[in-house]
Amino acid sequence: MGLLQQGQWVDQWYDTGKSEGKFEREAARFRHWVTADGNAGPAGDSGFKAEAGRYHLYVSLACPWAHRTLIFRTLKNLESLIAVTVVEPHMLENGWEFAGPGQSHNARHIHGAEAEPLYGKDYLYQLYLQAAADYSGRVTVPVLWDKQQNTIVSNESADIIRMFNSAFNHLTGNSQDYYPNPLRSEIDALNERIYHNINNGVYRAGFATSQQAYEQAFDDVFNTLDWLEQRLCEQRYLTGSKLTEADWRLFTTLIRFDAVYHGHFKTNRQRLADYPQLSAYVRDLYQQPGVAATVNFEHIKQHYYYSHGEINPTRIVPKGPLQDFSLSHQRHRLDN
Ligand SMILES: N[C@@H](CCC(=O)N[C@@H](CS)C(=O)NCC(=O)O)C(=O)O
Repeated sequence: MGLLQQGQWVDQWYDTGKSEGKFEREAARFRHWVTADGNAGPAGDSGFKAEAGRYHLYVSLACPWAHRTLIFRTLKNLESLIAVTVVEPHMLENGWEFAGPGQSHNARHIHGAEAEPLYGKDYLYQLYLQAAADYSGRVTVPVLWDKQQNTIVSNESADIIRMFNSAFNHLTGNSQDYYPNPLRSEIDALNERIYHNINNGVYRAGFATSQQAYEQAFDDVFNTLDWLEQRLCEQRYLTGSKLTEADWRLFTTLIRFDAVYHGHFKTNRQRLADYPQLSAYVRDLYQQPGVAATVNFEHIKQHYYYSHGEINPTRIVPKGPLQDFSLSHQRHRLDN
């Protein structure tokens, strides 16, 4: 694992020394927006018009942030408009790698990972350098790439799912809206709380290097799961009867919870399976059309347990847990 410093790749684990053992996630740097007409979006430059075949999405099937973008690509019928490439799950001294001859000797090819189709790159950081030769910062998935300008449109999943939600509607005819105007302030408030305490909360627990930072994150995770469990007793989804962006952002962390975060990141007060509402809710989302195909536990487990040598030096990947997200969820009873 590493990062780019003024265009040079440096193999380096997260530095928590300056923050009392707390893991602090770096903000994404590429923040342009694809819009229907190519005018500038909420951030970045203009010139990124929604067009079939123009953009390419790079993801890891392991990564909860990249997973959001894959789900939106499916929900919004963008598969034929935006092609996708899946990186290898093992993220080692060269960071994210593509399948193929350049793979580092430590990495093992896992079924489903692909070669880089546009330029034949070996590593994701090489694409970052193609976009910005002097780039400094972490090299993360997802990446939305523009084949016309040969650059990164965005490496922020929260922005990419908003683009997918609306920018291509005129091309797909799919106007399903996961961020509808009347619910925006409620969705924003949910996202804020869930990002800090759940999505990034599990990472704050797992990557903490002080007992205090770990315990704070642990409490944030479980206090928030308790609150969500309560909320989901009365209503099918987070804002009520409509599935929104807030649900999908929560889903990608919850689906990984028992397989990875509970053990590897030590968020082990309870399993997700011990929360009746939350576990049925996750099954409900998993069973929405097209979503199950975006979930790959081989990539998820291989990534976390194998890549984080600081946390799991033996790199043994656990065989369990046994779980079946296709079981009945009974949450239709909450529809009104
Ligand atoms: N803010 C980014 C975060 C993405 C992110 O942190 N992805 C992780 C994988 S789960 C990554 O690529 N990490 C590599 C690193 O930190 O070096 C987003 O939501 O798109």
